[in-house]
Amino acid sequence: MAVDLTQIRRDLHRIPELGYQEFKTQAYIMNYLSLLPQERLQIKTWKTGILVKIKGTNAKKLIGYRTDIDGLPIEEQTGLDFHSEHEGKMHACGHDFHMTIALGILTYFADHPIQDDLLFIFQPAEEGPGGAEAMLEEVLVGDWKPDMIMGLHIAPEYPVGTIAVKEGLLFANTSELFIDLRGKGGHAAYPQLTKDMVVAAAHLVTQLQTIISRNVDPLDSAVITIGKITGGTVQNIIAEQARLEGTIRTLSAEGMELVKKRIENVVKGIAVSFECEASIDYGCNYYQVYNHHEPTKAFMDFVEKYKHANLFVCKEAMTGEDFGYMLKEIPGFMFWLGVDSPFGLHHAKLSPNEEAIEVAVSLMTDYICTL
Ligand SMILES: CC(=O)N[C@@H](CCC[C@H](N)C(=O)O)C(=O)O
Repeated sequence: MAVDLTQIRRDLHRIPELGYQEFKTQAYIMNYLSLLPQERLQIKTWKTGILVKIKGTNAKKLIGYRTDIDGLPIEEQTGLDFHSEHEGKMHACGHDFHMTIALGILTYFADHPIQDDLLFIFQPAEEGPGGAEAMLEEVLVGDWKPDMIMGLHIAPEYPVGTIAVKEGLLFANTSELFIDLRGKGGHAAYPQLTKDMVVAAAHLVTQLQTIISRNVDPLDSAVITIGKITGGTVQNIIAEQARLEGTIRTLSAEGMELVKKRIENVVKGIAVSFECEASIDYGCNYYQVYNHHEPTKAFMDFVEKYKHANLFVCKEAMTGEDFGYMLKEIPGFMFWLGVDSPFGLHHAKLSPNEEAIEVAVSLMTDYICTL
């Protein structure tokens, strides 16, 4: 079936939706699937996600391919003709590309079945609160559990044609971080009668960064990012409450434990020194993305010889991906796909080069044919 992948990407780009609200996205994909030859397809939905099995000619195994489908709470500033129609939401992490590529590969194999069965997983809520772990427990079971699994993530920093990958750790362990401070508000002119949570929050942000510089082994790595601070009501009232929202990244589970323990102690210290109440919520946590030796090596060997792509052996990154939960249970790998955008992931002006879609679809269909 001839298919216009650029059009699909643009259609999906227009309708970004947050985790577990991907209703239009799900409907769009379901409609697309209904246009494909149905003889070999088995389709089921899970929440806002979709699973599509393509029956092979004489299956010995089930080969899995996963894409995420959610967008981010960002107001788009690309100025593109096909910009987001959803105010305050954007596909700023490339999931529109990821879905389009998955549909491109799926379409090929719906027309040209191979010996083995294929499973395409359209997973909700990667940006949060996470969909991979729940999908694994609830739907990727029995004869829906793949024997191997693959996935990709766009990489704005690499040129189109680059496939960046490594064996072992690719993405970090992550945990969201929400800290609430509650003190005593009051008149801006009478600080002595209050417990000012803006001042407490300012100290807390600075102290949190000392965990990275003073507690984490300098030869290890970790990140604490506070991406959002809110607090107070108006300029001349001392703030009764403040909230810090952020994320923690570590290269190991032990590193995550250490950082969290230190955060808890630092927060307790702030509560004592600023005479306030403080609470911590870790939101969602993602397990590291760890590429299995054998399938990753086989893929790297393939890419190295592939005419239309360039292999780049990259370092691990502090990004997170709940695909890590799938790789914890199923052998496989994730790789970075070069899309050459001057603006990076999670940026309101991210604009990946659409030529990368065809690169990925050709590479992955050719690769899957070798499995
Ligand atoms: C690839 C990517 O950018 N993934 C996200 C995953 C976010 C997980 C969670 N919401 C958190 O912030 O910890 C990332 O920010 O790395």
